[in-house]
Amino acid sequence: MKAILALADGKVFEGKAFGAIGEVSGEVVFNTSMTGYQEILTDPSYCGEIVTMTYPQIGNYGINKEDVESCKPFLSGFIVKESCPFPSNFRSEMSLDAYLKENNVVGIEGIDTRALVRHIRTKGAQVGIISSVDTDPQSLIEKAKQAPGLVGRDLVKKVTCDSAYETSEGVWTLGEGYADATGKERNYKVVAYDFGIKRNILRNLVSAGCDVTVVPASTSAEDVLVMNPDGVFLSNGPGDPEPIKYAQENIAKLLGKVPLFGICLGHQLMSIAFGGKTYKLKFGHRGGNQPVLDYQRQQVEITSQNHGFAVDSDSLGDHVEVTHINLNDNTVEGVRHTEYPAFSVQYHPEASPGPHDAQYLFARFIELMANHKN
Ligand SMILES: NC(=O)CC[C@H](N)C(=O)O
Repeated sequence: MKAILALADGKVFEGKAFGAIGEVSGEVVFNTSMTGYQEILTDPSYCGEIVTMTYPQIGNYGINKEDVESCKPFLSGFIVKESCPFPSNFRSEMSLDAYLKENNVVGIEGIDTRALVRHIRTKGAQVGIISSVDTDPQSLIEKAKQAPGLVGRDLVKKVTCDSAYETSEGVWTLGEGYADATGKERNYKVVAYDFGIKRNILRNLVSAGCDVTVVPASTSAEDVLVMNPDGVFLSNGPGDPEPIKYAQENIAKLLGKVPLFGICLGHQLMSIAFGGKTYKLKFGHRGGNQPVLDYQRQQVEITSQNHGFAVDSDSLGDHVEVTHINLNDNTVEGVRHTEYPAFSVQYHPEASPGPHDAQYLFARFIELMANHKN
């Protein structure tokens, strides 16, 4: 069955429908990871985005019940060159196509993804529409022009949890599965703000010795402080950090009272709470091989990333230090407050998918909480 991808600037790609049949719009972005499509599909930070995989064949090792990063896919649509209909892996339970159908994710395959990515790199990420129900290019271009982008929208409210919950699931190991920390002594009480949190962040916190309670994004700073945490974690999440005023205000109130650690959207919100500003990148960083320099250790780490906005280094005041930079484009990858215990990174130390080079950051959070306790 025919499907069309139309971009707001008039560029059109014709391919084949895959996954659910339908019509979806969103900002068209690309991810350069070769594997990890299941984690990418279920990362809530992709809400509002149509993700293109640059690796040419996706779905080779199928889908399993374990490798999900949230309860379901939150992205708007999925684009691949070729989806593999014959997955082969001992953990595979179904094909990618069947999974997308089951979760109502509209996809397109068989387009020249290399040409699409080069177009986005030159022209910038923009709104697009995938349709297998309307195949008139002109009508789709018009609809893409009308569809909303990411800027100025609060997408966090679409993905955050409804009520607080606790978790004791630790990290996964081959042959063992996910560790169960129930009943095990965990010395640090952490409240984690859910702006669209990935499960592997929670698992890393649990395995590092944190007793974690996840709270909805709108939870007030006062309600968090009543829980008497040793530290507060600010999660990743979708879209533009600028309109999420309630979170910025709560973070500003927590600063100095309790150690803070933020990842991705959490990093952007923390930087705004520090008085800084964010801006939209031309086409973002999404993939598993972004080189980052950690000034503190004087080491380069290869990182997993997924973001379309970034913190403006010139906007940060004297009390904020840039701790990490991206070696591809020198953008800010981490900050820390010089007076209060608070730090954050733009990338994903929990990987999932991606390299584990940055796992030391969970230990850094534990150390910060330990120092603050004493
Ligand atoms: N992974 C994330 O938290 C993404 C942060 C933000 N939505 C961005 O695109 O920049």
